[in-house]
Amino acid sequence: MSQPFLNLDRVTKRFGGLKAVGGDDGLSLSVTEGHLLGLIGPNGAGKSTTFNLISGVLKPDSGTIRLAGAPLPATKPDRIAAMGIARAFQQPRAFPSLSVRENVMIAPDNPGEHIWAALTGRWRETDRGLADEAAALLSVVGLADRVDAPVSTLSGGELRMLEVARQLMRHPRLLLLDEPTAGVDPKLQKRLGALLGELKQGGTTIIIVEHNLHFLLGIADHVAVLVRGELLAEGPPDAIRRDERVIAAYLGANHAA
Ligand SMILES: Nc1ncnc2c1ncn2[C@@H]1O[C@H](COP(=O)(O)OP(=O)(O)OP(=O)(O)O)[C@@H](O)[C@H]1O
Repeated sequence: MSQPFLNLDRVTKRFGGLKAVGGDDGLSLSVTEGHLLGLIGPNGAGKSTTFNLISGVLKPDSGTIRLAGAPLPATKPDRIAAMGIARAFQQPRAFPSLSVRENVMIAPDNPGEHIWAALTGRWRETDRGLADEAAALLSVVGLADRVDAPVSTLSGGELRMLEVARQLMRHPRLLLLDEPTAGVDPKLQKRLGALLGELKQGGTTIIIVEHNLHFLLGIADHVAVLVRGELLAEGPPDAIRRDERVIAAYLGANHAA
């Protein structure tokens, strides 16, 4: 059996004494390389906090998070990003006046010179490879016909797909997706599902927080159910669908599953 690529070992996080992640023993969770983990649970379950801990926005009160065996440096988002972890936010941090393609070209950890080039319109001939890669990624996420459009003209669903393309431009080893299907039409959702399958085949590890259970349970290898910061259940999608505790605590209210 392959070793876990990402491992949370007895991780806890509290806000003002209130437990957000991890019970008495902390939250322990693993993801295998090239697998897709679905993180689900009711509002306030601790899903976003877990993402914030993995991406280094928050520091665990206790416990360790490891990537390929190496402990992640807490509250060092830039260093964690450089280790190959990319997070696609619900609201992309895009430049509205730049084109869709340029926003992908200046993906977060590209050198500042690319941002300068985009803002002044002075891309160099040598940036062509970057432009071609951005266009290819945009085609993959279903935005081929929006490549040269200003970002301000995109719909909410298209913005989500742009954010996915922006993060993929960084060739992450671990991709965190925060509710990627919200506001995305069924055609683009289908494309996203196929893309995630291809990324996994290429070895990318993916964690998705998603309320759209029909989508998530169709693509996940493994599902973890959080309730009040604790792991209620984990397992393959079929086992999660049938788990009486999960149905009572969460799925009962989500008939889409
Ligand atoms: N910065 C913060 N300060 C104080 N409390 C917080 C903070 N962030 C989260 N919490 C609390 O931690 C708990 C877990 O919140 P979190 O946002 O992680 O849940 P979630 O599962 O992502 O919920 P949702 O599905 O609504 O996004 C909640 O009780 C929330 O109110």
